[in-house]
Amino acid sequence: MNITEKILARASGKTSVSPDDVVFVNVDKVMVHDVSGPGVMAVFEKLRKKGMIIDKIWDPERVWVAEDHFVPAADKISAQNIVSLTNFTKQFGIKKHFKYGMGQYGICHTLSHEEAMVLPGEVYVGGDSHTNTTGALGAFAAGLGHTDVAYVLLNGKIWFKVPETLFFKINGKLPDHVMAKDLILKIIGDIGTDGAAYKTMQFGGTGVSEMSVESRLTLTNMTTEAGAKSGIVEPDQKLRDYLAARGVTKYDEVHEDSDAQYEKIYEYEGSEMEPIVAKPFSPENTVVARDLSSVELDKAYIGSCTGAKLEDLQAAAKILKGKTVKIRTEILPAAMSIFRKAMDQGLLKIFMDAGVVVGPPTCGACCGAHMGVLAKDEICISTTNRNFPGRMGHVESQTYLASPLVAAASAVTGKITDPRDLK
Ligand SMILES: CC(C)[C@H](C(=O)O)[C@@H](O)C(=O)O
Ligand code: SF4
Repeated sequence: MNITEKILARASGKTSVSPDDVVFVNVDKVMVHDVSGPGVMAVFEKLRKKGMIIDKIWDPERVWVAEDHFVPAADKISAQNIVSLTNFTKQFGIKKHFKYGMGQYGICHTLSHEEAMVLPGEVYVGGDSHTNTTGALGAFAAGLGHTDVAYVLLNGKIWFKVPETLFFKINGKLPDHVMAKDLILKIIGDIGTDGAAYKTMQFGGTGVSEMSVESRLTLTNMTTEAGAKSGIVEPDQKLRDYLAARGVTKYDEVHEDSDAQYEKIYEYEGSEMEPIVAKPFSPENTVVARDLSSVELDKAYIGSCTGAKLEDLQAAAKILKGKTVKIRTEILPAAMSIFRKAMDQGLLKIFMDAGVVVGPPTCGACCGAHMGVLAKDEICISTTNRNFPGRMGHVESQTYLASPLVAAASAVTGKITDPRDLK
């Protein structure tokens, strides 16, 4: 069995499972946020109207809540949603509620690794499509809809069809001007946005073992954009060190068998990778950044669960040091812990000296919610993960997806720029 099959077998109490088997698994952790939380509450209300008594959930210790999409409250509705969410966690005794404006809050998928909310070998589900991100910690991590999350909250279990696994073998280290973002955009460009529909995308090879945990998280985050059920990387010493730095050393790692099977193996030569950009209006619409050097921009956005981890900010700072941005540029660290490290490392000063606006951790403009959404015809380069029509604002705005290096270099020139071409 491969790692995904082994985790699902263990969680369903079976000695072995195969792709397409339907298993009923015990869930280890569940997450809801300020959009999916109210959605799940609405499901509970519906069930109550049908006469069901819901006065407790399965295990409040295994549930955690993040306020991230509409914080700081964007309008009256989102302000009310935060209040409802707080009542919800109080009612059910959920203690791990990361509140905006209090302590280590941040984007849910960033908290999952920064605060070590999920551990290797676990089955983790969340009310958000990018829950896949956390598979980089060697867990089975998948997003669910409101009804399924409600079911898990009440029963602690859920069914899955065991996915087929596509294995992406990366040979050799990525060059300095290339980031994990370029690699995953290249992969999505190759297989398409339905290329991994209901499958697991597993990443391995020397290119991945050489990669930081944060880079691996960028790969798994965007498996959602290829339609994948989950994304995963096998645990190794780098992951153990990452978790130990967060005070966690006890967990039950799962490793695959030496004769693990995959539906298909794709190979990429890491050293041959180039900066890649996805043009509007799909993450699969990829070209090399240099082919877009005539595209004039209105805005650069460095934020989101995909593109505002510490190393993303460090990459942006490497480019922006001593430079001035030519277009509106925002940098929103993905969590408070990262914001603090960026401050301690002097990155915020570099950004502000370059004329960048630094904002609080939030999903913000990534999903067109607030905090700098785009006007009609505006063109943005963004480190986020989606660029569908209207994703970051007006339905006739345009988003180009790129790595933090490309986004920062483009902020300096005002045009899409390969970091190698920045003078
Ligand atoms: C709002 C939320 C449910 C949504 C998701 O599920 O992914 C958002 O995070 C996104 O990235 O589009
Ligand atoms: S940052 Fe963007 S992609 Fe990530 S959870 Fe928030 S809205 Fe979704």
